[in-house]
Amino acid sequence: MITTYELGIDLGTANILVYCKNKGITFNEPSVVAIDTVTQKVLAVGKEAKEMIGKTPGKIIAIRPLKDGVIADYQTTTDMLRYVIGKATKKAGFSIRKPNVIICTPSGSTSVERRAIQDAAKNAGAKQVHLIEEPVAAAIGADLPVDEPIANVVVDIGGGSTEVAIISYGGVVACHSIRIGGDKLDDDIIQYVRRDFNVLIGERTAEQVKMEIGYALIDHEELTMDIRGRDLVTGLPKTITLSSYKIREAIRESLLHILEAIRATLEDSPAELSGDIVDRGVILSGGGALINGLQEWIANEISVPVHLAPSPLESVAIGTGKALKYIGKLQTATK
Ligand SMILES: Nc1ncnc2c1ncn2[C@@H]1O[C@H](COP(=O)(O)OP(=O)(O)OP(=O)(O)O)[C@@H](O)[C@H]1O
Repeated sequence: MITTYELGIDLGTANILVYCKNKGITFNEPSVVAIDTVTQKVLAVGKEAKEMIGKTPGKIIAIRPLKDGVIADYQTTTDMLRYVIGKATKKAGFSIRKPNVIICTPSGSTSVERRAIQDAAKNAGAKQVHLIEEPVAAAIGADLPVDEPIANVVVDIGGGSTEVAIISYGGVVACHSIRIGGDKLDDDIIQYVRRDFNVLIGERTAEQVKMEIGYALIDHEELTMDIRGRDLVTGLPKTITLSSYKIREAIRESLLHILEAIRATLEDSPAELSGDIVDRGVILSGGGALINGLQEWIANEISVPVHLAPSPLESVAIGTGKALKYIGKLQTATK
C-alpha cells in the first residue's frame, strides 16, 4: 500500500519549518524551547523562546535542542516537535490525528542519529516517518532537475552544519558534510570580541554582527557597528565598535573549512559530470548562504559559477514539501 505523507519538516539547528500538503509552509520559527527546570514544563517554543535566550531567571532555561544538525536533547526535541506539528496542522486546517511525516536529516548523520529523529517524531505524534537527506531536499526546493542524469551541486549552509552534495538521477553521487555552519561563525565572533576587547557578548548579538558586517570577501568597503557587552575586567556594560575587516578575519578559518568541503566534493565528482558542473554551477542554500559576499568569494575560489537558491532559508522545507508527492522516486531517502 502506498503511504501518503502530509507533512514535510525541516528540523534545523537554527530554524524549524513545516510544509503542509497542499497548503505550503505553515510554521517557520527558531528551534528554541523555553523550559521551567522545576516543573519541566515547556513554557514557550520558537520566536518567543528565542527572545528569552540569555535573559531568563535561574529556573527558566531557553535551549536549542539540536546541535550540528542532529538531536542533542532528545526529550526537548520531542516536546518541540509535538508543539510544532500541532500548531502547523491546526493552521493548515488538518483534522488528521497522526500525520505521516517526511523529515530531513544531514547526509553526514549516523544511523543512531537518524533513528533518534524518527523516534522523536513518532513520540511527538507522527505515524510514519520517512527521512530525506538535507541536500536532496534543498535541491528539490531550489527547483533543480534532480531526476535527470545531470550534475546538480548544492551547498546547504545551515546553523549547525554545511552539506555539499552532487545529485544526479535522484541520488547523491558525492557528498561532504561538516559540522560547521552559521553558529560556528557566531562563536568565532564571540571569541574574537573576548580576545581583542575583553568583552563578553551573547549569541544573538554575535548573530546580528555576522548578518550586518560579516563579509566573506576581503574586497569590500569597510563597515562598522557599535555593540554592547559586558567588560570582563570591570564587570560593567561597555559599548565597542567593530570593523567588518576584523570580523572577516575572525570568521575566515570557518569559511575556509566550508570552502574545503566544496572543493573535496567537486574532486569526488565522476569525470562525466564535471562538464555539467562547469556549465551549470553550484547552488547555495540555507541561511548561511546569505553571508555578505559569500557567493562571489566561492565563485572566485573554485572558478565555477555560483548561484543563490530562490529562497535560501526555505529551500529544504519546500523540498520536503515537494517530496510529499513523489517520495517513492527518491533513491536517497532511507526509511
Ligand atoms: N542574512 C544572513 N546573513 C548571514 N547569516 C544568516 C542570515 N540569515 C540567516 N543566517 C544564518 O543562517 C543560519 C540558519 O540557517 P538555516 O535556517 O538554513 O539553518 P538550519 O536548517 O536551522 O540548520 P542546519 O541545517 O544546520 O540544521 C543561522 O546561523 C543564521 O544566523
